[in-house]
Amino acid sequence: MKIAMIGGGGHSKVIRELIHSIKEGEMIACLDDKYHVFQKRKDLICGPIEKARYLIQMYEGLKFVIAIGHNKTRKRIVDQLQFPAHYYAILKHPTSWVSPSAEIGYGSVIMAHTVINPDTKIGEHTIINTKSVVEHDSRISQYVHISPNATLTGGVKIGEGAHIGAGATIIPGVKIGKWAMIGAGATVIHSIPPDCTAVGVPAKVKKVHMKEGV
Ligand SMILES: CC(=O)SCCNC(=O)CCNC(=O)[C@H](O)C(C)(C)COP(=O)(O)OP(=O)(O)OC[C@H]1O[C@@H](n2cnc3c(N)ncnc32)[C@H](O)[C@@H]1OP(=O)(O)O
Repeated sequence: MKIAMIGGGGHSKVIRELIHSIKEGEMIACLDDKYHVFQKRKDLICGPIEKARYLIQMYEGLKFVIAIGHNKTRKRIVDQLQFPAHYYAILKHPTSWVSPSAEIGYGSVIMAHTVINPDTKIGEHTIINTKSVVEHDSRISQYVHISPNATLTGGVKIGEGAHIGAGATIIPGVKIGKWAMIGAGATVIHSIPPDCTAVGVPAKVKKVHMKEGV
């Protein structure tokens, strides 16, 4: 599978190694607006994001992945490109465990040493980051980021664009609102409303976001 990565920052380094770890994965391009010229550098094509359509003409069956950790930026690029959902790859690291009954949306990435248990649903363009756990019957929407070592216990619901900080724990049945930010190390024992930041043990709302988010 030929893959073009969009985004050339820190998160993209991990995605690049993930692509290399997949037997059928072949990374052919990295698009980022920091590249002003469309050119071949060593074994990789680099160029601005606007060249994505041109790449599709060059490589039949090419898949994309948005390799950017910031949820609103991933959404902005997906909205801008207007590609059909199946143009995006679903990437799973070979050391991850994904239940056969779990559903994963296009554009989502499942990093090393994660566990995704039965009857979970994960939306599009979501990141399940290193060593995190998504327990049975959980529902994770699109553009979510589950940071390294976070634990979602059974039947948890995560709204669109929410970011669960590193090492956070969410107890069974709790709901996290759209575009909420859960601080690193938080323990969430009550549902959290949309568009706010919640921190601590137990997690409490610390900030309510303005329209443009954090
Ligand atoms: C591979 C990767 O890197 S993936 C990315 C993983 N990223 C993360 O896990 C990031 C998690 N981010 C955090 O925890 C951040 O501290 C946030 C988002 C919760 C808050 O950030 P900001 O909005 O900038 O808030 P700020 O730093 O101003 O802190 C606001 C208050 O919350 C407190 N606070 C911030 N983070 C936490 C936290 N994780 N736990 C407890 N309290 C916290 C601060 O002490 C401060 O308290 P005060 O008002 O009493 O002084």
